[in-house]
Amino acid sequence: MRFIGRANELDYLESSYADKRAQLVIMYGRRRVGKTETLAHFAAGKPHLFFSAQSATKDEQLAAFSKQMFAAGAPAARYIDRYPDWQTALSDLVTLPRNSSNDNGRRLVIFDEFPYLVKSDPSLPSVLQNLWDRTLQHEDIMIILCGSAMSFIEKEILSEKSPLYGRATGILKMQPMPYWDATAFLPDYTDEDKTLAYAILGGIPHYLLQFDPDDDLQTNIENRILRKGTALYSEVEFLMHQEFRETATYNSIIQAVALGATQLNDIAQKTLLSPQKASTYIANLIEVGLLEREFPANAKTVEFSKGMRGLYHISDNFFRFWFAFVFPNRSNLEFGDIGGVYRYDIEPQLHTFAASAFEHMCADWLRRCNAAGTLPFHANIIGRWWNSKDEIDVVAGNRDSTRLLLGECKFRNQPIDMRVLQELRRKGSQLRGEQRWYYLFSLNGFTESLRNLAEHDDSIRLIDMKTLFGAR
Ligand SMILES: Nc1ncnc2c1ncn2[C@@H]1O[C@H](COP(=O)(O)OP(=O)(O)OP(=O)(O)O)[C@@H](O)[C@H]1O
Repeated sequence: MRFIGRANELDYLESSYADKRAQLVIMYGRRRVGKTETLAHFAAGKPHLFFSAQSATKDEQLAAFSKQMFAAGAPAARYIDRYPDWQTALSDLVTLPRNSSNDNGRRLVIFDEFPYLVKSDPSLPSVLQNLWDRTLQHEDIMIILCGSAMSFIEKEILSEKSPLYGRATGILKMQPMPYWDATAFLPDYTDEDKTLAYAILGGIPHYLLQFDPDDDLQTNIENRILRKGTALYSEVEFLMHQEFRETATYNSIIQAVALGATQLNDIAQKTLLSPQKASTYIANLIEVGLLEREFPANAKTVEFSKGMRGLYHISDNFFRFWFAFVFPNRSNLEFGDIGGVYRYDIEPQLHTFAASAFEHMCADWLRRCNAAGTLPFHANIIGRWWNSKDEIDVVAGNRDSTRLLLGECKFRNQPIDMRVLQELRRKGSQLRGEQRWYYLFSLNGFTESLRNLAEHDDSIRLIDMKTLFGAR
């Protein structure tokens, strides 16, 4: 299997590794996002100890860790077969052989699924903190603590009350891959199908790997999502059971959001929960990276206005797809009516379904251009704007709100015409910004009159699929 993307994460890890000071890096992110694979890729070619914790008792974990330490060169003689506790085990990290090819003789130690270790021995963070303060912070060592239990890491490791608070030299929260890396899993797809696949699977490598790059999109949807017994068919239920106890309630909340409930009261009404209860469940879904709350950019200052009520969305593309098309069709799918569900439910709605993922892709494209310095100005904020009547797919503004970029994204069969530009100008007149640019993103190109206009007017930029997937 080819390793794809993750350039920023690897850059970050390499620069920590090259740093002269001791490093304690906390890495976390939702399940399946690619933490282990990225760490393995980073560690390859460097002497290292990679300990993948299991859900087990403290004694079992210590036994497994001791075995790896002794095999890696820690002196076993002092202990009969294993370390008696984490204090002695971690004290011995400094006895591991150094990396002789590296200037600073760095030792690299990775604890994958660290929360499992703390669960079986809650004193571990304070043991590590003590050792760090006394000895480890003066050693040539890089320790990475990795975990997928997001709430655990955020509450127990990174919060002020945690003994490890303030000791971490770096925190890396792994996000799903951006579309340009995610679609590299399906290199021979057309740009349109890449977009559809990204709208369905998102940037989670484990999901992207389920599709066969040699099969077309329809075959992949039918055989790898809609077919009972496949990993993706049962993934949502599997993950929900792993993360939550009251899965039925969580399911009903996500389904309510999938069906268009975007405000707390709507969600509470649809799920028959009190708003207080609903908001607790929603907070947990946000914590595990399944829901998000989006705020509109502010019309006056082009900042996100937290004061306004945000809208809830399903942040994970695959969960959106599953709740939109698999969950409501479960009884048909259980009877093997895959072709029917595809033809009558999915195919006619797929482009509409993909429209919001397409908007996110366009915003990410702008963010990448912004980082590369290829936008007409440096944007301080890039997001969506809406009020009670109008909505703009993507807006970007500079710090003092003098420059404004307004964008419209159309994932549909007709080319974008002049009316779309006129409508964008009208909606944009409600936002501040002396100098304005109009960015039109289109699946199927632009009418000739619009192309002629854009040729002579630098404030109008036409972005087609080739640009979105190619040049910045
Ligand atoms: N950058 C990548 N390129 C190619 N394949 C990848 C990449 N990242 C992850 N994968 C693959 O995706 C799958 C999930 O990745 P991985 O196990 O690293 O995720 P994780 O975040 O550690 O998951 P979990 O928290 O569920 O253990 C694996 O099959 C892995 O090989």
